Amino acid sequence: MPVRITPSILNADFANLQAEIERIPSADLLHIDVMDNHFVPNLTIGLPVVESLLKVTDKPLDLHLMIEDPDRWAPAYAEAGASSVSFHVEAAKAPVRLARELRAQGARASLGLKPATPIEPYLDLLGEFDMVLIMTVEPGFGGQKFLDIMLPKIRRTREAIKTRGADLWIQVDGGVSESTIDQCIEAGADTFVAGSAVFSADDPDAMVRTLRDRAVNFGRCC
Ligand SMILES: O=C(CO)[C@H](O)[C@H](O)COP(=O)(O)O
Repeated sequence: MPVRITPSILNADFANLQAEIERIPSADLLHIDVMDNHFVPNLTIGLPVVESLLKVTDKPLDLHLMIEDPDRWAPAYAEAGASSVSFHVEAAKAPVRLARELRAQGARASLGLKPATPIEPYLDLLGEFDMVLIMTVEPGFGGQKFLDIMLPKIRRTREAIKTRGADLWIQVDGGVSESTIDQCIEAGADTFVAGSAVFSADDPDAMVRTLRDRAVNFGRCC
């Protein structure tokens, strides 16, 4: 199973984002956390910064919208050139319509779930999406402890994808590090967001490679 490491810039130096991104050439995608201080109790960046980032990197941008009213705002990120757009099912009014709109714009559509939100009500909608983002911390802040009680949800999502013969990535977001990535891949995740683990490392790019090697090797052996 191919694995992808998507460093979150939430823990990067926001005054020097271009330089921060250039420190992680091994990243598969760049994970951009958009927070509106309504859906989550934190405020980060929005469309103008994303548009600026798109001008200074060739890496695919993996947008994670932790905002109210994604039905209104998500298409603007796809239009700007985001490679994937995750929106939260807890906030979307018409998730299927929005996923179709994002796909029609050429972006991968991704369904985000907070820790307390079960996957079961959405299993029949999986064909409308390219990725499921399973939060393994309460959304809002980097540097939190990985919630291992989310592992069964990852497992059930992988089983449902297999049963349906669907082709979706499963992204885990929150507390992913050298000590938690094995559990995530064992449960069936293939796409890993890592913020503080990468940006607090002395060598962020080496950490990206370490995380990928761990995931690849664990996937091979176990
Ligand atoms: O979505 C997020 C928080 O809401 C972040 O992407 C996530 O927490 C990454 O940071 P860390 O790896 O430090 O947990």
